[in-house]
Amino acid sequence: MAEPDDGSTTAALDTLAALFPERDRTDLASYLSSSRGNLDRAFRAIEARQSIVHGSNGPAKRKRTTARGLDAWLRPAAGERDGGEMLVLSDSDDGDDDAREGDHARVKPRRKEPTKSAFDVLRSAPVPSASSTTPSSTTSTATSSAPPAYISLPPLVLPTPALVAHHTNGLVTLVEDALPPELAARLFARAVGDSRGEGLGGEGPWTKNKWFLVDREVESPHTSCFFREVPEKLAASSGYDPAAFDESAQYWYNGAHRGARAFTPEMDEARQLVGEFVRVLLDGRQGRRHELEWDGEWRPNVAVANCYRGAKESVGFHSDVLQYLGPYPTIASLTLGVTRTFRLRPFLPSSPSSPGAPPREVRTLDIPLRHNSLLVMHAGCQERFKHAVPPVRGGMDLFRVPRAAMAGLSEKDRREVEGKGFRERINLTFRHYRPDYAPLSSASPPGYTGTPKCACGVPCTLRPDGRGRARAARQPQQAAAAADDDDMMFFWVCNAGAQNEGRGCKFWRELDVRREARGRWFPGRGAAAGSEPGEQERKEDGNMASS
Ligand SMILES: O=C(O)CCC(=O)C(=O)O
Ligand SMILES: [Fe+2]
Repeated sequence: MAEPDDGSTTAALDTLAALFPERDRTDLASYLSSSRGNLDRAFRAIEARQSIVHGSNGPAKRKRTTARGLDAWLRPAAGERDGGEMLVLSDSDDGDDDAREGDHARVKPRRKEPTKSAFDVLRSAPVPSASSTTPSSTTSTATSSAPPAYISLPPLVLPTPALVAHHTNGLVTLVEDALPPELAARLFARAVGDSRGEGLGGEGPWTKNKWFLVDREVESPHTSCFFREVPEKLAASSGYDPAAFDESAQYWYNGAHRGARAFTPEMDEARQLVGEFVRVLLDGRQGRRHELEWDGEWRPNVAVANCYRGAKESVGFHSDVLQYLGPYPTIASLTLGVTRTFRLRPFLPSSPSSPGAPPREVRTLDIPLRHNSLLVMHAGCQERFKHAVPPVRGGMDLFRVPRAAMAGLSEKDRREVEGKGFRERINLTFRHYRPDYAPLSSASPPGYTGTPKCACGVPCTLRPDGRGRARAARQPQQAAAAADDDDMMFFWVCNAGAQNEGRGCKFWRELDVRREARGRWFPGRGAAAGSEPGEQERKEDGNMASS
């Protein structure tokens, strides 16, 4: 019997198709279905060429607990536990792959079986050549006789907040039904209009990002636009000077002059709620803050808005530019409209963690993002993962504004959306531009160095040493461990090539927060909120002694 697909079936089928390319997909789907969606079991059945036996047990069920918006997180009802959803399996004694690991309540233990699983097979697969990019294969970044740097595991679909938190080790928080439904609907309808150039401000449509990859011009297969707080309205306590803020907002993408728009009234409403929520989340992470992270108040003073119109529009793997966000940023990403998959892939280590140690396991994580969900990428997410929104293969459901949201809409807004199926997904990624990573301006505090410029005379971009290459070169015995601890190195690098037909210089300099007067040493700290020196800073001081 066909089971409804929440995305995990497709992912499991893709894995089986990669493992058994000679088999028909319908055939594989039958194995998967008769294995109650259990990839491991389906794999063993196919491998043993078992015939399909339809069991009497029902498929695993996911049971949703109450919907949780930002408000519910901020003010949880008495007795409610955080975590949103819980996995509950049916009468089967098999957990599915998602449910097996971790602390999800009411998951029965899995029966141990000595036979080889799909994962065992993948682990023991022969090492392909260094150039291999085949998914689900063991990969080496050195010669084929060297131990592999990492093992690529099959993708995992994470449909619930609890699974997202668990499998990202707390680096990502997912909140469903985040905004009041009426605000989400209004924001969606206006943003779709805005993206088409039909906004009230009379500005043009959102556009595609363009940049050079080596010497070839490429463009992103979706449109975007940049929104920011009006510089003059920046609160004095933000520590940001309006001229520097304005300049950083003009060059938000790969050094290109793209201009910025002021937040629309409904974006402003949303960002107030998102800001309040993220600040509460950050307060709860006190023991986990990074030394180089912004320790003042997180204010979403800018947002990148993305529109994916239809199944083919997408964004490729990248991590967000740190130039004005600084290291270890927090980014809050709001989804409106069509459900799309947000894909996370860890930075691939350039070498094994230490000589003789087993290769690291690398797994792609797929998070389906529904209308009105908020995904918070915490400090460390940009440094450890790349992210993408892949194109949709096969059919894509249109989005209809939920009936519950209609009641709160104005007559005009209701006419815009009623009875309509939308192909758009709108994404707003709220970010905090830091005053201690702002461009230099005449109002910058004395001693502050601003954004370094390379030999081409262009402001540099800031990159993490995500693959641990620089660290491996410096401390070979520790190799790629940088991804696991707080000692990530950051570099200012030439960004000119992205806009200059690939012609850049070789500028490359390690970030040195003390010399550059950032963080603890930022002279404008008095103006910025959260400036009291504390434990965090004393630690930072000690750590920076060598720099
Ligand atoms: O659309 C999304 O969810 C991701 C957008 C994104 O990665 C970005 O704006 O940098
Ligand atoms: Fe991004």
